[in-house]
Amino acid sequence: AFFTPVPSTLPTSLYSATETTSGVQRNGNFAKLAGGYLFPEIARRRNAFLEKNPDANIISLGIGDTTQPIPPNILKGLLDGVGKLGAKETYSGYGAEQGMAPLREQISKVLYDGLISPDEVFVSDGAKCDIQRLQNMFGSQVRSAVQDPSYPVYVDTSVMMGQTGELNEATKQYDNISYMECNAENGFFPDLENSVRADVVYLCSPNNPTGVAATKEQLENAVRICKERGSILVFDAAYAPFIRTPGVPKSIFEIEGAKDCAIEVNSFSKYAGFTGVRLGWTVVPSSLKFKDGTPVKQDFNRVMTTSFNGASNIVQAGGMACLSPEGMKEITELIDYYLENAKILSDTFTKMGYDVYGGTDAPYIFVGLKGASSWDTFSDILEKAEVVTIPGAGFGPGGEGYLRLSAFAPRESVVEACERLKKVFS
Ligand SMILES: Cc1ncc(COP(=O)(O)O)c(CN[C@@H](CCC[C@H](N)C(=O)O)C(=O)O)c1O
Repeated sequence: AFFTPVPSTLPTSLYSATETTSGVQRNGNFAKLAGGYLFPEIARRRNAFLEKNPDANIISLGIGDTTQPIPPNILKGLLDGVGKLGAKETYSGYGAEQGMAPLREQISKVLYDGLISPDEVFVSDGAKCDIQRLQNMFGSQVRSAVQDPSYPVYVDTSVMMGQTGELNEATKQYDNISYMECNAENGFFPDLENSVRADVVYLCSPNNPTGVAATKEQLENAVRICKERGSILVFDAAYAPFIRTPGVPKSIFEIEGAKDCAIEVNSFSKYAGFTGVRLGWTVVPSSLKFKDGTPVKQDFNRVMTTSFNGASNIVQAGGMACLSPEGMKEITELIDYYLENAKILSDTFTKMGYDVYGGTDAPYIFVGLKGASSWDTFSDILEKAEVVTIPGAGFGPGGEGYLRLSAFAPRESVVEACERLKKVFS
């Protein structure tokens, strides 16, 4: 036998098992999580509406999921990756957990212009997945700081890792997380100088949900403060290729000194149509060290080699095609398509007299609701216009009073949604 069976003489009460439960103690951190993860909740409400109104013609401006097909050169890369598996000479099995060397080199060269080296690039199955892996590496004894509102994964994984106390029902904030306010008054970028010190600071730019991209000066300030405080900055650049405003940094490593305090997570999801294909990467600079002097890269490498078997070889072939000159051109065309959608949405709400943020360097616009509740507005729009959006409050208490609309729907759906919204709101 592979294991020593539990001696039948042991009292079953030791395991306090019953007919309907196991005898295993639940991880108490999961009990702290308030409700379900945001995006399945949005899908649940959409499906519940559809069940009640089976003839509804719902348009989704909610979950930021790409809708345009993968362009020919990138698709050919994926197909070539599949083809290679069919011949003995080109077949490959388990690859390096850090990613294929040619892809790590191309990411370093094409996307970072050599600012970081290939051995600092860890290829993965996506930015969301790497955020959890980074949390596994940081463990439970760190204090995290997040922008408020922000992509919910930073907070939820901090809770799951046991870094936090309970959710404060009054403030909707977890104890031991620093919520750094982002609002219209501060240009949706936190006042780090006056925020409580945290060990790990999560910044996302271009930002989800606000769609606002941080300026070089704001990021220089963030790097300076993190270095002074000995904090590690986790910079989520999943939307960087959407940046069109000159001078706005696409990577934190464009900032002097960032290699001594920052990690960058990134992804092919949003601009290569890879949300379902699954390909991302994380840059951990060799110079970044924990308090005891251990290179952070050493521990992240341990997480990757122990808990991940590498991104799919097929998908990594697709990644190589993305980074070819033809692939980069196709990506630019996809991004231009989505940014045009964002402009149509932004103009529509501006003409209706709303304050609109984001949308020029990101595929999200963030609409100020003039004091209206974001969940009520979400429900109102779903009921009256059959359009799915995402309430700002879903991204944290700081998002209350705002609504996020994503620009990923097909053009004709975006135009149709705007016509419906004009009827509902004007
Ligand atoms: C700031 C940021 N970082 C990472 C990701 C996910 O990247 P990945 O695809 O894992 O490489 C996202 C994707 N967010 C979208 C998709 C959400 C719904 C998806 N099921 C999810 O949970 O990520 C959204 O906010 O609508 C993001 O905004």
